[in-house]
Amino acid sequence: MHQVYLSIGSNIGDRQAQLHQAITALQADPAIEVVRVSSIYETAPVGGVVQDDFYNCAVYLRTSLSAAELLQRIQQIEQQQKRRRLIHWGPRTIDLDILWYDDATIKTADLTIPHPEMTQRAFVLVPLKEITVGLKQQQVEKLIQALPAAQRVTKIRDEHV
Ligand SMILES: Nc1ncnc2c1ncn2[C@@H]1O[C@H](COP(=O)(O)OP(=O)(O)OP(=O)(O)O)[C@@H](O)[C@H]1O
Ligand SMILES: Nc1nc2c(c(=O)[nH]1)N=C(CO)CN2
Repeated sequence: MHQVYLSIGSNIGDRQAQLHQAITALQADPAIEVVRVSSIYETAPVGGVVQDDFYNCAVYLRTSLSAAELLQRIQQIEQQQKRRRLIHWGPRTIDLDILWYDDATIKTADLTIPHPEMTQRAFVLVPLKEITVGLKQQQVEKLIQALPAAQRVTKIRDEHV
């Protein structure tokens, strides 16, 4: 079994329902065991596109899927939730990003792991800190302390599997 951390975000429609629907879809997959879900945070959009605030959370799961198979699965979930890619880093009903897959470093045309933007994103790191322990949590804490500027991240709801 592989140990995987995901970041999930939504800023279109009922954002909490969108996050919940994506997590439910992960739990429904027999090859995926969702072990821990962070609280939900309301977060200011990062990346320069003027858009509504996001809801973000982080998920720790175990899976027998390969990284490429997991990517396919999360893209199916995004399609089921009618994600439309119109503007890069623009609004989306749902977005699932693979942050870590075991301690692997992966670089293919479709997949880069660890996620290349995660170290710059409080909306990723703050939820991730909640669901990591030990050395991983210390690593995340250091990344949070090193973030360049204050990014608004406000806990709105505890969420635990
Ligand atoms: N670690 C990863 N997790 C998810 N998708 C990835 C990853 N690495 C590369 N990709 C690729 O990124 C492509 C674009 O993904 P997407 O449109 O969701 O980007 P984004 O979420 O808007 O931006 P960002 O990836 O910076 O958060 C996907 O089709 C996928 O092939
Ligand atoms: N607050 C916030 N900002 C973002 C997000 C996100 O999930 N939350 N996702 C992006 C592209 O993946 C770009 N900017």
